[in-house]
Amino acid sequence: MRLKVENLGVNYGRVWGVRGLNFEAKADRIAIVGHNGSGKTTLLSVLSGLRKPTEGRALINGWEPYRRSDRWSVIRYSFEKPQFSIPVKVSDLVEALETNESCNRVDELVDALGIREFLDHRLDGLSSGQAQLCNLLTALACDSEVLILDEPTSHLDAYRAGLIDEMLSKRKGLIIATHDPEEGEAVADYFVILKEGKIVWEGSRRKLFAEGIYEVTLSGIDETITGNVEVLHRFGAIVVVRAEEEELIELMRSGKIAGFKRAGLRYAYVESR
Ligand SMILES: Nc1ncnc2c1ncn2[C@@H]1O[C@H](COP(=O)(O)OP(=O)(O)OP(=O)(O)O)[C@@H](O)[C@H]1O
Repeated sequence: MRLKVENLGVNYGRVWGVRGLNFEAKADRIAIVGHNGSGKTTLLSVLSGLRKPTEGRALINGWEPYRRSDRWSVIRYSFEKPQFSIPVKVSDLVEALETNESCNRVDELVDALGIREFLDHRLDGLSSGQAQLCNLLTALACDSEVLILDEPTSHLDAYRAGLIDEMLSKRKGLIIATHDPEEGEAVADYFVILKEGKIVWEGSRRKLFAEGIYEVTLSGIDETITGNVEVLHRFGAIVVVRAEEEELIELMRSGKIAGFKRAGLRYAYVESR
């Protein structure tokens, strides 16, 4: 997928949701990451064709989605707060998908996502997580050249969120917005970090993990890191550090730290705060 964003701006009256966005990415899966209110949903609403930019333009595979009347045959999107107001059962939705020619593996996904447990429930009475699973069932089962998902796993438990991320990591033409660094890293091969409607970092997976920065998990919550290690940020037992790998291996051998990995989005995110 080729995504090109040129001087893109969207305003809501006096407030700009995003402004002056420029980037070009060629990737199968792009993650738009950012703090609350940074403009992720605004950008996705343009990319899904729901909103025209106030200025500039966005092109997916060479076309502007908001100018294309047949975009629904190409783009499938799902927003964070799925709301089903129709009084039909989950089983009716499943049946409709099973008879739709562009959808497949519906039965298999109903089992994998745990939807079979609430097939008899009405769509307008589902919990947030159940509604999100139904939304994801449609997104995952049915073909589309481009799939746009806004915070796809925000209401799901860790196991189901992991299952979804595993499926998404095999998908092509995916654009996902998330504020979860773990999810972004699990799924995407290109990252755009937004802050207050502007891009503060963008680049490939390779670039993201290139810095000599690590995320360390302490063995105990009261543990402190000693030695030749510079602590950059601390989040409870997770600490972002600059260090030589050998030094961290030593700390692991001594039992002070439980493990470490190259820091990616968490570091880029914190640096852009
Ligand atoms: N309909 C609207 N009317 C006025 N301002 C809006 C509207 N929608 C978004 N905004 C503003 O635009 C900015 C970007 O909002 P947006 O929803 O795109 O952020 P986000 O990154 O998706 O946030 P979150 O992670 O909290 O969902 C925010 O300052 C928000 O208050």
